Amino acid sequence: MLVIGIAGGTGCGKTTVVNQLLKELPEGEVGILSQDSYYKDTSHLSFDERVKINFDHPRSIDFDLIEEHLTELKKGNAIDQPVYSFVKHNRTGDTIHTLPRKVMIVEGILVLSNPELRKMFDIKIFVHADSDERLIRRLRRDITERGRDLDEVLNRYKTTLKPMHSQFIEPMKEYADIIIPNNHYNTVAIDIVKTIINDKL
Ligand SMILES: Nc1ncnc2c1ncn2[C@@H]1O[C@H](COP(=O)(O)OP(=O)(O)O)[C@@H](O)[C@H]1O
Ligand SMILES: O=c1ccn([C@@H]2O[C@H](COP(=O)(O)O)[C@@H](O)[C@H]2O)c(=O)[nH]1
Repeated sequence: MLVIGIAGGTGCGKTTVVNQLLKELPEGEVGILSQDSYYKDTSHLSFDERVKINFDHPRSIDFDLIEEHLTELKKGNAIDQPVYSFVKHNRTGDTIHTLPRKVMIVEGILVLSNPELRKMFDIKIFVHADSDERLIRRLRRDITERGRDLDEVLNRYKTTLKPMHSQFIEPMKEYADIIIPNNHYNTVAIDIVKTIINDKL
């Protein structure tokens, strides 16, 4: 199994890059683990308490469960990936049955920040977009898809997203094998990564 870690700040285009790769690679050969599925269970907290969580700090992620699931997949066993609701800020209780594939992509803002998980990646990719571009994308997406309003996104950006990005995400570029510039749609970079994956299939 080839394991690829894809990190980068919120709104840089990780999900878009992964979807482009999925579209162009042979069906059934590539599987995805999304870091978003592994936000810690917050059922013991009220909604008002959950809103106050710093979701951009590594402690908000259940890295042990990601590693456990990736280890099982590497052994050839299927896993049940939790489904997360950004509207409720909690796991929904549903799961996605995820089968082992020749290529497994692990995608999320902080997937390169955890040393043990990082060691499990054969290829490490960092998707870069400038912070103003990412903020614009995040505003659009969170308002249309995640039920947020302008003030909420801007306030979260200032208090947590920006400082956490500088502390835990941007420095991870140092570990990347490939950095994809993604201020604009980058079909050349997608083609290069696709070729590398196809070579290993
Ligand atoms: N290169 C790009 N140019 C313009 N918009 C983009 C680009 N890549 C992604 N987007 C848009 O930005 C938003 C965030 O992209 P997404 O892939 O969800 O980012 P991430 O998973 O890194 O948070 C989405 O609405 C997506 O359509
Ligand atoms: O309950 C939650 C959990 C996370 N977030 C925000 O999501 C982004 C990470 O997702 P991307 O798709 O990579 O943007 C992170 O910056 C968290 O702030 C949330 O809003 N609510």
